[in-house]
Amino acid sequence: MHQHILQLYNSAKKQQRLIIGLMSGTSLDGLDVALCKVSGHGMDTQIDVLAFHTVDYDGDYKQKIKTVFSKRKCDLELVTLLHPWVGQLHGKMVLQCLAKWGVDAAEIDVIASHGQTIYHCPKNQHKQTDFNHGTLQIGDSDHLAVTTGITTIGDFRQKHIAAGGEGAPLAVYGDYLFFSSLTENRILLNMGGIANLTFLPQSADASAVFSSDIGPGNTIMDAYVQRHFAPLQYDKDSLIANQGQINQPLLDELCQDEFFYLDFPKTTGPEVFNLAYLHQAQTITNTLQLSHEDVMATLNRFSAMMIAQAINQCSEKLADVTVYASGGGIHNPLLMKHILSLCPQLHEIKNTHALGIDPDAKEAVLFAILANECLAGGQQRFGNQAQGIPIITMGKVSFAD
Ligand SMILES: Nc1ncnc2c1ncn2[C@@H]1O[C@H](COP(=O)(O)OP(=O)(O)OP(=O)(O)O)[C@@H](O)[C@H]1O
Ligand SMILES: CC(=O)N[C@H]1[C@@H]2OC[C@@H](O2)[C@@H](O)[C@@H]1O[C@H](C)C(=O)O
Repeated sequence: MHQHILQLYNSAKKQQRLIIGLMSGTSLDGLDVALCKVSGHGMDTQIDVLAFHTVDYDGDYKQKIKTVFSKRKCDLELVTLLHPWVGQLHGKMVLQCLAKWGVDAAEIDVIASHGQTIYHCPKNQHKQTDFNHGTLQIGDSDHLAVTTGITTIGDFRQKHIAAGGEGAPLAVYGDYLFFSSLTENRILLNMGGIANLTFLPQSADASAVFSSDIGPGNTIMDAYVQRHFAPLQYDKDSLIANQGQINQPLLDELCQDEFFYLDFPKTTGPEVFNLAYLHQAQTITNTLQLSHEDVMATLNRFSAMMIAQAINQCSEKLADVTVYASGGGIHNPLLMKHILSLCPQLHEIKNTHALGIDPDAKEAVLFAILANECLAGGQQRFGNQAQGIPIITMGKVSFAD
């Protein structure tokens, strides 16, 4: 047997494994690195997040990625160069974190790497009859594995598409295995660049679970701040939006995209919800002269309305539901206030701290759970084909040499 297969086999047999979950999302703010002690698998998965850190991206990284990020047309040579470059950089960032935490790379069983999505195009978006859904993550795992010396499991999304899904959201797998409850209906709401949710019925009945992207979380607000308030990267603590007034015609127009009229499950990205989308809505409503603060107030309300609409849609037939939020949007007080005011059935919006997971670390932890299933799971497999959640094992294994 190859020594790498033997090492994987031994990791799979362990009572507890150390898995580093990595997520680099659509916000391009940094690489989320979660050091997780994982035991069990399936519904018996136990996670202890031993350390978490976001390694901020510098201006150079952001500039390089933005050259190709969510662009229909871009320099293919640059994409080819970025694929290994991002993998190596993520590897170096993992090593930085390990040094900071005083953890030896040899102690880590595997890295679970999401990579960097540079383009996502479900059928509802590309509308080309010859093609299925598509999604592309760069930052190849071979480069992480060689850079760190740690076996790396990556490229999780292709299997989802191959088996009938849209390549996202994948959070539902970890949400079901780790956050299902027999005592309450739960909505796990993540508000990153794009917002998404998972509905977990109190019964934990897999056939009633569903998950979907909702629309923009922070993505258009971030892009607008970066364009008009540079060097600010986002509307910290809603300071800008709080100074503006909501413009109703613009808000109404922003809510008109066909995506919002599609049933769950559906996925989207900054390929659709971007500054061009805003500009078109401002042109149609003759609001191009609005102050930047008014635009930000309107964008904030827009994200909140679509998020609240999705929560209300999930919960309309339920006596009770508890929402657990995660992602950077929880730090935007105006967004949170709007969502709560638009969901009259909710008394509060909790965050995943209440369930034992740091809300900023949640997506990175999710990939650690997916890698754990790839390695040690397989006995109790979760899915709900009717809801676009195929029963699959995700991830490709890269060895260090
Ligand atoms: N103090 C704050 N005030 C307002 N917004 C904040 C604050 N802190 C973080 N954010 C928002 O959270 C964003 C980062 O969120 P997160 O890291 O969850 O996104 P992501 O993982 O890249 O996105 P996705 O889940 O779509 O892939 C920032 O770009 C910003 O918009
Ligand atoms: C293609 C892609 O990277 N999609 C991301 C993005 O960011 C949020 C939302 O859109 C979600 O569908 C997904 O990420 C999370 C981790 C997911 O798959 O659950």
